[in-house]
Amino acid sequence: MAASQKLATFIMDLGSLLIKSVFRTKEQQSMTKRFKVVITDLMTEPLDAERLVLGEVADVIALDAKSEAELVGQIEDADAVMVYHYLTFSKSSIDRLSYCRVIVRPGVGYDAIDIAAARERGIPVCNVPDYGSEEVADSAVAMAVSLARGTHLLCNRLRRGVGPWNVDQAKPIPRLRGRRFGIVGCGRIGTAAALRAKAFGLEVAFFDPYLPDGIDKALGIRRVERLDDLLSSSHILSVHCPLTDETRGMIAASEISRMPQGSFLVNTARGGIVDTVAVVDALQRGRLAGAGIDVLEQEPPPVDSPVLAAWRDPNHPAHDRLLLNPHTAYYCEEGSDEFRTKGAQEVMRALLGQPLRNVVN
Ligand SMILES: NC(=O)C1=CN([C@@H]2O[C@H](COP(=O)(O)OP(=O)(O)OC[C@H]3O[C@@H](n4cnc5c(N)ncnc54)[C@H](O)[C@@H]3O)[C@@H](O)[C@H]2O)C=CC1
Ligand SMILES: O=C(O)C(=O)CO
Repeated sequence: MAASQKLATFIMDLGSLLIKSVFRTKEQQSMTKRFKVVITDLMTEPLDAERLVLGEVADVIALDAKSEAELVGQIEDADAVMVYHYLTFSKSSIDRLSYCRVIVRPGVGYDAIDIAAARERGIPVCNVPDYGSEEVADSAVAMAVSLARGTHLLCNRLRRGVGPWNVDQAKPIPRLRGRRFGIVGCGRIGTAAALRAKAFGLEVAFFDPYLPDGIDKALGIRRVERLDDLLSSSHILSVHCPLTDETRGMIAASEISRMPQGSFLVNTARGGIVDTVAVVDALQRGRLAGAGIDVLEQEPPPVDSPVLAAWRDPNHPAHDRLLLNPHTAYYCEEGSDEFRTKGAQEVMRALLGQPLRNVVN
């Protein structure tokens, strides 16, 4: 080949190389840099799920922060942030993110994240809506049945050696079958709870203003148009709506006072929806016969929390009628792996510039 031809080929190759590097896909560009992903809370170190999904392209740092102040200096250069429900992720944290492509909440409820502030900054917030509806429904119905059948109460009574062996005639337990199980918010978890309650022979009704017509018929359950109608007719009320401006404080003293005397209340949704001080008060006065609480307004609760005091003190009138769990209704090993993996996969999509699956803002 003549020298001039060689030179022409060389120039053409160089040109095509230049064009290729300038017009690389976002995906190709992304693969050349190592990203920083910060898990803000809950984890002391990234688990296998995050490492498996993200390890090749990102350094995953787990902070286990107990307050937002601990995030200062740690998140500013993050390419993605994963926020669990133990931490509020407010505008002040969001405004510190300089490069962040996504905020992922590896779970259902994203009430602790200021999604409006993220929207203003153009940062998508994504949740994982589909990892554990059945476990939460299992936990809610298990609490309701345990309270209504007296299992919890009788177990405590026996442990303390109070009352007769066998039935205490002074404290009759009404039949469960045929009683009304009322659901506030009949989405994924509410529906799973409805199916379980039906299997116990309970008559199920729900209040959910946002569901289209026909769900009631498809599930063979009753729809009520007003929360009041559900409150006044439910022997067991189970809360399954998200915490929003509209639902904050939705079940307080006046709502509880409209429930039938001796009914049961279960909350596995969010603490901010139900006023737990009013619940303890209603248990004390016998208005409520039992309450199953998985979530509190503040988690972990302060040491002087009235609900903790009632639950700890065997002499407190509400003690035997209160089932308290540490926000674990969702938990099972498989589900944990699922929300971590799905959360990390959403982060990966953002890092690669691919379409996101569950943007909530
Ligand atoms: N304790 C735990 O471990 C867990 C708690 N949760 C909580 O459960 C909530 C529900 O989860 P999913 O059923 O998966 O959500 P979902 O989005 O499938 O269903 C929520 C339903 O609530 C309804 N809703 C909204 N506002 C309402 C209102 N003002 N009154 C009545 N209904 C209303 C919606 O229309 C929707 O049908 C989550 O937002 C989360 O806070 C979720 C997972 C685990
Ligand atoms: O997924 C949720 O919303 C939970 O509360 C558990 O993290």
